[in-house]
Amino acid sequence: MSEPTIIIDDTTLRDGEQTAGVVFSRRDKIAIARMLDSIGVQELECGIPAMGKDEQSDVRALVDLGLNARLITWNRATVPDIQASIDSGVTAVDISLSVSDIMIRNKIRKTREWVKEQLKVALGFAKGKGLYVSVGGEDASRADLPFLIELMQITWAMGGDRFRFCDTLGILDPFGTFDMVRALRTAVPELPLEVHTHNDLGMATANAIAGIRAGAMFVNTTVNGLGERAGNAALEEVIMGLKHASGIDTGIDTHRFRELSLFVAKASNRPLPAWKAVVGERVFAHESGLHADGVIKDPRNYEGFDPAEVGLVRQIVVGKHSGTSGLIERYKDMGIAISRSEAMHLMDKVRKIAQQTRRPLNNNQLIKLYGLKKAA
Ligand SMILES: CC(=O)SCCNC(=O)CCNC(=O)[C@H](O)C(C)(C)COP(=O)(O)OP(=O)(O)OC[C@H]1O[C@@H](n2cnc3c(N)ncnc32)[C@H](O)[C@@H]1OP(=O)(O)O
Ligand SMILES: O=C(O)CCC(=O)C(=O)O
Repeated sequence: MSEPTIIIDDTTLRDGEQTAGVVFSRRDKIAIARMLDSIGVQELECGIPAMGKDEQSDVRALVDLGLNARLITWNRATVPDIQASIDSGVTAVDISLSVSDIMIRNKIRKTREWVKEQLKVALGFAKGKGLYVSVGGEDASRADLPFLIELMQITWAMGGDRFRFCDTLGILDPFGTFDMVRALRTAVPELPLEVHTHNDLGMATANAIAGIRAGAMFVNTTVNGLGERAGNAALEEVIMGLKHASGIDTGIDTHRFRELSLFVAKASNRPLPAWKAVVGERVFAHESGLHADGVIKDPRNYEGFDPAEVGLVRQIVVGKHSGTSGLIERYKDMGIAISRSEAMHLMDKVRKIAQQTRRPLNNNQLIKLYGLKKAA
């Protein structure tokens, strides 16, 4: 496992709150920020002071917590936006510019020249105020590569601290992400890169990891993958993916992931699907006979990592697809010892009940079944 070299910039409180309809209370923002800080997330993108006084007070309240994590805010490339961030007490800002021709033409209705000049104005102002600056390339994944390189060179020359490569619409795959990030990294190796990915095609986590493998040092995440439209790369997936698929240890304490996910699910009013990767209630539930048998013999047969690593517990579910090993184990958990032949006799009834109810069997049903069997 490698030394931690990756910085997690979690944007639950910015892009996460941009999920249509989601609003965090100040109390929830504080609790989320504290939890993220306590598990070792190094940076929190925590709001947009340009939105007005309430947002500024929220950001100020987060600053006043004195967390270890660096707090950074999102800003358009304008002096008033950056001034609002300064007034909120942060010392780090993301300065965002639309960088694809489609957005330059059709959204901000300007030109590439304007983008370069506005970058200089905003970055010059921010650096003059002593701020740490990430320059955000909105829609970078659809932008012209030489133009992105030019923007990165300006950023570096003017003392910008990093460049954020955004797959704003989530249109890349991991191979495309790797190629673009690698090309930027090679062209301007002195300027650290940040990757910001979206999940429109279900590839946000994979793309975030691809960006890191290509040389990005910073990665954006949100708890539960909240965020615009289909969301962002999920914190818990990126961390566990890096650890178990890529052999990269971020140093984040993962044991509170389930607790954190449940908290954010409640605060955002976006319930967590039972099958949600890494933190869903049922992602360590085993029903199928051969799987239950395998996992009882050695959990490593059917679990890529220990559920305790993310604050979950293994469950043996008895249902339509069960076999005798799983059934025996469930009874054992309830303090009832049954033999293999007893289990075989019960299996037919188990399948019938599961088929009729279209659900797994609960403890009461299993106890009743056992009682009937004893009485027979
Ligand atoms: C990809 C992302 O997620 S970027 C983050 C986006 N987040 C948000 O929009 C959430 C918070 N936003 C807000 O509260 C508001 O939109 C504000 C305060 C930022 C701006 O509000 P308003 O002034 O009312 O403008 P509105 O919301 O209509 O935004 C459009 C304006 O922003 C401009 N704009 C958009 N992006 C940028 C940018 N990166 N730099 C400078 N100007 C920009 C547009 O060109 C447009 O200006 P125009 O009216 O002169 O054409
Ligand atoms: O920082 C930026 O430029 C925009 C970040 C963002 O939320 C996005 O592009 O999806």
